[in-house]
Amino acid sequence: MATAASNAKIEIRGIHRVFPARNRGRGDSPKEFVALKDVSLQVQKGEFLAIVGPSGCGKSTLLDILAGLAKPSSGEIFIDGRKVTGPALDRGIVLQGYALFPWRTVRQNVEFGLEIKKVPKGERRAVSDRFIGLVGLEGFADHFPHELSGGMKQRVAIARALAYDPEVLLMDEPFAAVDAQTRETLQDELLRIWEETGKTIIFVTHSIEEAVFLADRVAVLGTNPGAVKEVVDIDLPRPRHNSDLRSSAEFGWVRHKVWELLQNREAKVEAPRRTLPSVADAISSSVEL
Ligand SMILES: Nc1ncnc2c1ncn2[C@@H]1O[C@H](COP(=O)(O)OP(=O)(O)OP(=O)(O)O)[C@@H](O)[C@H]1O
Repeated sequence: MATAASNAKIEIRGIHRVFPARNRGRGDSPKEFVALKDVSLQVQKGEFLAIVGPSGCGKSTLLDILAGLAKPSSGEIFIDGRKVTGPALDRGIVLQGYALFPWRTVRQNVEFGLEIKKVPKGERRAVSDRFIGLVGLEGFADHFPHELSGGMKQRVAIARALAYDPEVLLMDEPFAAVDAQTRETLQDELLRIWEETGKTIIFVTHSIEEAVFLADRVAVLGTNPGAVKEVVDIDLPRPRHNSDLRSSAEFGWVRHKVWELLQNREAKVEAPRRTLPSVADAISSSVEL
């Protein structure tokens, strides 16, 4: 039986994912489309890894495989040395578009995983109170999803994923559908929760700024086939939430470096800290992919 090669919390080893090509059999067109090619990454316990890359480079496919919702064509993933073979409660998943149960209240949504784990009712209530509070939704426990704003629904999804205490959180563009101000608030809250709970987080985003603000490391994926181009260490100070880090020159440089990698330019690893990027480049690097 395959075993993990490291003691990383998450070990992604040589993941390939191919899909049948749509135009299969016509002329010389290839029969297969390679969505992910030889993707290997290790994530340490308590680490925050962000994944960025152009549309179609396989970010969601990789997250689905990590979640156990899809299988790789080859390669393996280990969590705590155990091979991932399907979905499990050791991983909390926050996907795009909320995916709350519309017939359940906020509290019932948050308690869902606890019900599956057969946690007694009184205990469930205490846990849901804690996480509803943690995401700032006190007073909304008995509301249904249709009575909430997009940002509030997203907070419920985060509380639901956290409530059953998974050690790993997998988040796919969780803040994509909210306005810019709410997004910054949710980023701050996620960092606060992460520091409080010590989870290991893999976070997919189109926003370079979001990735740099949140993560310890940013994995930059290239496309066609989807593969890891480089993993960038984000050596910016913490705690970052409720700070003015986003407007610092240091932050601008790191963001610019990731942007250059995505533009297929060689990253300036030793960027001079006191010189700012050109206005055009700085604006480009803040744009979503
Ligand atoms: N079930 C499928 N069948 C065929 N092709 C698929 C399937 N799922 C994904 N793909 C293809 O695999 C590639 C990667 O898709 P994926 O959704 O993982 O990309 P992504 O990086 O998450 O994109 P985006 O940033 O736009 O969400 C795309 O070219 C997509 O068309």
